[in-house]
Amino acid sequence: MLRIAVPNKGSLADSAADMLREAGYRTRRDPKELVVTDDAGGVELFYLRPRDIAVYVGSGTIDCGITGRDLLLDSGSSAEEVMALGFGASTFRYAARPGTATTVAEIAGHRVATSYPGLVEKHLADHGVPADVVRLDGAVETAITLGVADVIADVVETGATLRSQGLAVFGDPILRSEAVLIRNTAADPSNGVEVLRRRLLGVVTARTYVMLDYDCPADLVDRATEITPGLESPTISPLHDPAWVAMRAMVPRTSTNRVMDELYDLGARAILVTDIAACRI
Ligand SMILES: Nc1ncnc2c1ncn2[C@@H]1O[C@H](COP(=O)(O)OP(=O)(O)OP(=O)(O)O)[C@@H](O)[C@H]1O
Ligand SMILES: O=P(O)(O)OC[C@H]1O[C@H](OP(=O)(O)OP(=O)(O)O)[C@H](O)[C@@H]1O
Ligand SMILES: [Mg+2]
Repeated sequence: MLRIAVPNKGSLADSAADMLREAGYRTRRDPKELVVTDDAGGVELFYLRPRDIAVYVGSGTIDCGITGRDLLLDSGSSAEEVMALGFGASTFRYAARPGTATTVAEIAGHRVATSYPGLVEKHLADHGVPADVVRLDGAVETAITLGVADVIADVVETGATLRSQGLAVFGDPILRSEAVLIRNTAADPSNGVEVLRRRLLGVVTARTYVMLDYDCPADLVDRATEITPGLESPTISPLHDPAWVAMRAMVPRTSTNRVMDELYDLGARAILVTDIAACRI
């Protein structure tokens, strides 16, 4: 049975549970449940702290898991990223009071507070910047106000927390993170992780694309195909009126309205959009 580590709380927990549920797995109903066995799905879910997930997966006691890319890299675990899951997006950045530093090089000699010391020490070393890293568990923005650090390195999503403390980001992002599926590199490939990957990819794709159906004048099929190439190629079906055909293609959700406008301008009509509930690509 495939052993999967799932975030038990924090920013990634709800979305990870939603995704596993959409992928057809049984998830916990009660937050007090720590392990859930899904016999039909052939998996055992272990609810763990997101920070610990890469450690368990790297050690091989658990085959794979869902965590943040930043947490994976911070842990130094040998677990590898299998795929990005399209939620929990954030950047990992340096920030300080305006006037403290504007580049990574200017961090030299300062104290940097973070709850991701592995990530930050490596980044500073890669850039040849000598600085003291102060390891804190959370609320690192306050470290500057309280005088234990001059610079922080932390997760930034909206930037509201930084602004509330009078801090501003500087330098390039250390990392762009999102939730990822990770696996133990030595795990037996026949243990079901490929089925999990395909199911999760199905959820990501179903969320990323919509299905577009429309009627198209038969002499405009080539031009319509350029607008909606689909994944392989659009489906074209005959209509009773030989001057028209029905066309069907998957379209990235974010370009739905632009594509509909282009098709309408071309002469397509009866343009319909539907959500994709699930898919295997
Ligand atoms: N606004 C956010 N705050 C914190 N982490 C976020 C945010 N948005 C996305 N994430 C991602 O969530 C993961 C951190 O989750 P984790 O549960 O460890 O911390 P948390 O959400 O801050 O929870 P807590 O601090 O309450 O334990 C990281 O991968 C991080 O990039
Ligand atoms: O850019 P924003 O949208 O403001 O989000 C980022 C903030 O949210 C998280 O803190 P959290 O609330 O989890 O508290 P913590 O620092 O104690 O973990 C994170 O550590 C940042 O402080
Ligand atoms: Mg937090």
